[in-house]
Amino acid sequence: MSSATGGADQVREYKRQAAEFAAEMVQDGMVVGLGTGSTAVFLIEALGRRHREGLRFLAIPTSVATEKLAVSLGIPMTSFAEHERVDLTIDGADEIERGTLNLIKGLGGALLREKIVAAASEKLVIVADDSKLVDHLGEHCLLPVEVTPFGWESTARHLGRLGARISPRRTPAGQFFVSDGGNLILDCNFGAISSPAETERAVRSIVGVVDSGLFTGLASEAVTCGPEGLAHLVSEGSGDV
Ligand SMILES: O=C[C@H](O)[C@H](O)[C@H](O)COP(=O)(O)O
Repeated sequence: MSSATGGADQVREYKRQAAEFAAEMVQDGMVVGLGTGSTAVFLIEALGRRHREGLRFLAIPTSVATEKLAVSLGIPMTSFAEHERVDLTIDGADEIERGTLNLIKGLGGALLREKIVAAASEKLVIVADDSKLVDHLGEHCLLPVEVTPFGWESTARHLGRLGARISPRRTPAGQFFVSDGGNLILDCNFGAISSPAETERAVRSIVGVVDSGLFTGLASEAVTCGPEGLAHLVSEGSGDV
């Protein structure tokens, strides 16, 4: 096995451990938001096992891919037509700001549904390997912004005026990437973001922007895993565990 593969396997293992720890937070009778991405897959598999062992809960998925996997594992689904609030959402993230637990999400393109579910949740818990922890969002990762297909070039120019370099996301075949909501994603390079809430407000105020992958003030806890083992973090304002 090459060391690169060994490293990737190790990161997968960290993701699995973080997700399985968080899966234990689900209790009987809860409505649970199911996140999207490679870490969330471990969560959904763990919850599938817990459901088979008798845990009773209903799930709201944050993407078509998550819904397909959860249904295939027998997890019962519900929707916002039936439930106004979600008790607990567990989801991955691309970057997690140390202390605040502000996030960048959406590298997999699921940011809009993820944000709708997160905003309706009593509690949002993030699961990730600990390489996702950063001092400033945007240090390593581009900010995905979901925009309407109509007029996206104009929307991109407005985003550019906020100081970002913009690339429309494409599939490996060179087509525009289309989100589950039928929108386009513009990957925006803002560099390190000094005030995530301000940037989120400025980005969302542009006509044509549906939403951004900046999640500020939404996550209350994060479970991370790395060489030092598991860490259970609580956002500033709630105190450390
Ligand atoms: O659009 C994708 C989602 O925001 C994911 O939760 C995020 O990209 C993290 O994914 P992963 O667990 O695969 O790193």
